[in-house]
Formats: sequence, structure tokens, C-alpha cells
Amino acid sequence: MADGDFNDKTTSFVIWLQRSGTSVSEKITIADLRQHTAGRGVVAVDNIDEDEELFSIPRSAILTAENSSLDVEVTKQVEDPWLSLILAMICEYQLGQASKWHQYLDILPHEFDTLMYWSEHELKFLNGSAVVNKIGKETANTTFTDTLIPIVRQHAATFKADDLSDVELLSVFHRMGSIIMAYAFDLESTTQPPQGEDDGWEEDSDAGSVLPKGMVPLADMLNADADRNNAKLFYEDDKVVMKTIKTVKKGEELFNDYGPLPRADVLRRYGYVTENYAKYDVVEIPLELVKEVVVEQSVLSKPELESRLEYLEEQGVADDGYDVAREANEDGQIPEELIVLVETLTLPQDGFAKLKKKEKLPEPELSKNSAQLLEQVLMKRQRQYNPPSKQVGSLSITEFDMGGADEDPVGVARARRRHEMASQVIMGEIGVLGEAVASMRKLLEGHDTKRKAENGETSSAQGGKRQRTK
Ligand SMILES: C[S@@+](CC[C@H](N)C(=O)[O-])C[C@H]1O[C@@H](n2cnc3c(N)ncnc32)[C@H](O)[C@@H]1O
Repeated sequence: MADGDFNDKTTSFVIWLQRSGTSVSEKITIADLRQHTAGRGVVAVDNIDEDEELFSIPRSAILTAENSSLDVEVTKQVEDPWLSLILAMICEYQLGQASKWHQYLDILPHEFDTLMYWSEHELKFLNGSAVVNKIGKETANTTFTDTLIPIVRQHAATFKADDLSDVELLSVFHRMGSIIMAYAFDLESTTQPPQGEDDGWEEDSDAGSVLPKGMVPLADMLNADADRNNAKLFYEDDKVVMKTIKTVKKGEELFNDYGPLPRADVLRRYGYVTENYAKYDVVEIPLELVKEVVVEQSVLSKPELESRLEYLEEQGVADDGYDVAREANEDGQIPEELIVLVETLTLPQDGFAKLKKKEKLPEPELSKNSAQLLEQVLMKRQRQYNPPSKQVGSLSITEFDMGGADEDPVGVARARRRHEMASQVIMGEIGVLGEAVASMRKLLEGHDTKRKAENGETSSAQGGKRQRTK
């Protein structure tokens, strides 16, 4: 977009904010951060104290299904907060200049780097990462086709979308859905005192949130940063207020936070990657992979494996996959459920029989046998990534395959950018696995040292004191 257009839209938005009753501190401004590929952002033009109000927005200016021009009959038809906000946004977009939110809608993006918009070829840059299975494009297409298109067609006067084909409508739904994923807030009635997680950002649509979703103008102009988070949205009865949570110096950017999201998910939902979320990187270890290794290494026969998994299922601890985190992760590197799984699978027959009789689960502490099994699983998982020399080394822009985008300069720039972001995600996940394998080796060395110290005593699943991973 030309600078003039970009700045004009920002100016119209700022005037619109004033008209809609938003009060904005003179210490901040909306900045053009396109040279840092960060679109617009909010920047301090003066020093700001901690707990100082940056802006407050009346609830009436928040774009929600309830506030929008949507017919009440329509809102009654859709309970899901994400779907109803998609409909509300389409309704307002279709109103054009007649929409109460026109100048706000005008600054929202038309193009995205979120994974929903990556081509098959680009998604191959992420080979190995479980994130490619979390995009949910097919599920979204089915929901849009089965639920939203009939509603839009049924309420033609509200949506004024008769000139749009179903395919065009689907693309509009995806655009709105992507905007909501990256911009919308879960609207609390009032800010609760801190109790666990409360980052103000909307949760994954599949996370079961029942709070209504809303597009909060200006609050969503803040970019996010895990380390530099210095502002937070507070919910009051009739307005929402953005305040600083630490002092901010003149010239610094105001940042919200997305919570502890791995970079793969930041990329999936928000379309960018930054080192500051690297500490939250994880690698999913699918149960199927554990099963494969158990059979390959003849740890158990297939029927015995199934019987133990059935038992874990009965105990309510079975899962399809487990996220391994970084060694420094506060909540632990290897999830307890995964430890319980490998412990159960490496118990000798009589040990498992006793456990089952007592209807108990093993302690979440890795014995030598289970650490060995886990090491093998992690190493097999490592092999599912393209070796860095092939995938990541060739990320040098000159060499990598453009997948047919070579002719179009915009396409080339986009493919390069996506390639670069994917390489960060993949390198991060390979790093997580490297740390986990190293932890297993350290643990095994510890077991060996202990065994030697105990003067040649044989080590078994029960032998030696078990060690808890961090
Ligand atoms: C809530 S919006 C923030 C405003 C946005 N920059 C704009 O111009 O509309 C979230 C989007 O901003 C971008 N973003 C947020 N934080 C960022 C950061 N730290 N670096 C780069 N882009 C960021 C991503 O494109 C993300 O999807």
C-alpha cells in the first residue's frame, strides 16, 4: 500500500476513534512499522509511568455480534462466539461506508502470513512440525459451508451478498476468521483479579472459551512480545482500558502479549515469528510414534502393548500426543503423562500386573529403561525433520525452490519471508529435541554411575533410584 493511503487510513481511524468516544493519552501514537514487517503499532511519544492509562474505549465502540447491525434472528442461530463475530464483521463490511465501524474496518488487513494462507509448497517448509496438522482449513471450510453460507443466503437483506458466489463467500469467511484469530479479544465482563492465565488475548477457537468475542479498535493495534510486554487491557462495566504494566520510555513500542505460545503457534495464528517466543517452543511426540518404537525395539508384543494402553485409557491418562518442551521450561521438559506412559510400557510383566491389580499408575519418574525408550522415541522424532543441512542450510534464499512463485516479485518476497519464518520454527523444534535427547543421556549416565557405585548391581526398571526429569 502506498504511504499516502496507509497514512490517510490511519488518520481517518484516529478521527473515528475520537468520534466514537475513545479517549487516548497524548503520550502515544499509531506508528507505521512496515519497515519492520509489523504493520501498524502503538509507540510512546513521551515517558509513561507504570499503571498509566493509555486509552479507554466505550464498550459500545467494540465490534461484537451484539453491537453490530446483525439481525437478532441471525445471532440466535449461531451460538459459537467465533462464528457469530465472523457474521457480524461480514454484515458490517457489506454496509461499506454506512457501517459504524467503516474507518476501523478499513485498517484491518487483507493479506496474511498465517498458515491458513500458505500454499502446499510453502507448508512443506514446515515438514516435521506438528503445527501443519493444526491449521484446520478443511474443518473451517466444512463449518463455513454447512453453517454460515446457509445463514447468509437465508438473510440476504442483512448480508447483501447475493453477488458473491459460495467460493467468494468462503474466502471472505476465511479473511474474517483470520482477522479474528489475530486481532479479537475474549470480552470479559470485568477484569478478574489475576488467577492463572489472563492475557486478554482470545484463546484458540477449539479451547472451549464461552466468552463473547469482540474486535476492540486501537487495543488491537498493539503488537505483541513475550519479553517486552508492557501493556494490558482491563475490562470495566462500560469500557475497556489499556494500561501500562511497567514504565515505558519515550520512543518505545507498547506491547501486548499472547501468553506462552510456541513459535509454531505464533506463526499459525499471527503470521510472524520472533525469537522472544523461542522459550515456549515444543515438539509433539505422537502416541503412534511411541508405539512404533516399542514394537521395533521389542519392548512389548503388540497385544501386550495394546493391553497396557487400554489400562492407561481406563485410568484416564492416555493421550494422542505429548508436548516436549525446552529444558528450561518452568513447567517441566517432559510432560508427566509421557513419563507415566513410557514407565508403564517398560515395566516387566509382573510389575505391570501388580500395578493393574492395585489400579495404580507408576510414579512420573524416569527409570533407566523408560529413559532409554524415550531416548529412542526422541531420536526417531528427530529423523522426521529434514536434516538441517538439507532443509535449513538450503534456506539460503538463493537456493531454495520457489514452488512456481519465481515469476511474481510479490510472490517471491512472500515465499522467502515464509521460508525464513518456517526455518526459525523448524530450527527451534530441532533444538527442543536436541535438548530432550541430551537430558535423557544425562539421566542414563546418572543411572550408570549409580549402578557402578552400587558395585555391579544389575539395573532394571526397578533398579537404582529413579530420577525425575525437570
Ligand atoms: C493485533 S494485530 C497488531 C496490529 C498490526 N500490526 C496491524 O498493523 O494491524 C496482530 C498482528 O500484528 C502483527 N504483529 C504482532 N506483533 C508483532 C511483532 N512483534 N512483530 C511483527 N509483527 C507483529 C502480526 O501480523 C499479527 O497478526
